[in-house]
Amino acid sequence: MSENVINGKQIVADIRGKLKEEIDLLAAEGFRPGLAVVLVGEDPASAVYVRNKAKACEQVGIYSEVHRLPAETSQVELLELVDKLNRDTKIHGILVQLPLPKHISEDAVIDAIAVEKDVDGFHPINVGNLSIGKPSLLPCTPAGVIEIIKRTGITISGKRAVVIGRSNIVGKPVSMLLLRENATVTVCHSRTENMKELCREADILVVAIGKPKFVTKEFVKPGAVVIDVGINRLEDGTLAGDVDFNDVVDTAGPITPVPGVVGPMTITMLLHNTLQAAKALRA
Ligand SMILES: Nc1nc2c(c(=O)[nH]1)N[C@@H](CN(C=O)c1ccc(C(=O)N[C@@H](CCC(=O)O)C(=O)O)cc1)CN2
Repeated sequence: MSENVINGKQIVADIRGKLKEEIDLLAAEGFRPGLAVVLVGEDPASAVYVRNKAKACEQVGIYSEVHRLPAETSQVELLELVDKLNRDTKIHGILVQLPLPKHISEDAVIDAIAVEKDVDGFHPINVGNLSIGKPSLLPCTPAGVIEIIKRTGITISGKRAVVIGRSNIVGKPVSMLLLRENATVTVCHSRTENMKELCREADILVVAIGKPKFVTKEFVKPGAVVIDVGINRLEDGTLAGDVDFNDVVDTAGPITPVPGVVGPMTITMLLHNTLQAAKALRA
């Protein structure tokens, strides 16, 4: 493995170790953070992510419960469960795994989660607070991306950052967070002209476009930090990021492989958010 390949295992172990220490202290005082995860339907990838979230909670001492509902669950039934969890005092964080079946409005469900328990950071009030720089629960993948970049040792302030992708879950919030860190941010998307040229100016390149191996070395300034948020399952069953890792690795500076870094960091930031939410609700 080249030296510039970011070691996700080490970062995740470090952060989870610190979370566990803090959670153990709270537990000694008789207080335990609690997370409820809701999974509707049988999407196999979502089932894996939910299982991993429950395992990660156990690892750091967070109480967790998983609500597995059939795909035919109605929106009303799901909203009733969210309402119950909003009022449950042993639950400090609520996460409804996305995507939801087509007949359920994701917006309606996200809007129904209590803002202070929205550990996904997807509620419009948390999104609004992020965009105006007020403290809020931050979306897990974008917060994880910023943490990974900081741990490379580079200073984000003043750097040119390019984000490929403008989704509500990753592209937009990661751009806001980079801006908050005083980067000069450009957001590229499917209609962007001269994308390669723009990307080649980036000191930090974050890729979340959902197209396997889209970014090749022609997009990358030598030495740039490259963070790959894509998780694409190929026909042969293997996973690939949005970055053509083998093509880019010798040009980039610190670079994230897929799998192994951004995904596990997403879950780690969920643990972090659950602890933050629990402390705020306890105060
Ligand atoms: N309510 C939410 N739904 C979804 C989110 C989210 O943040 N909140 N993000 C994604 C899925 N996701 C978290 O839920 C997620 C995706 C991937 C991983 C991960 O650890 N990936 C591994 C590879 C795992 C595999 O073998 O498939 C890796 O990258 O190393 C964690 C979480 C959409 N839905």
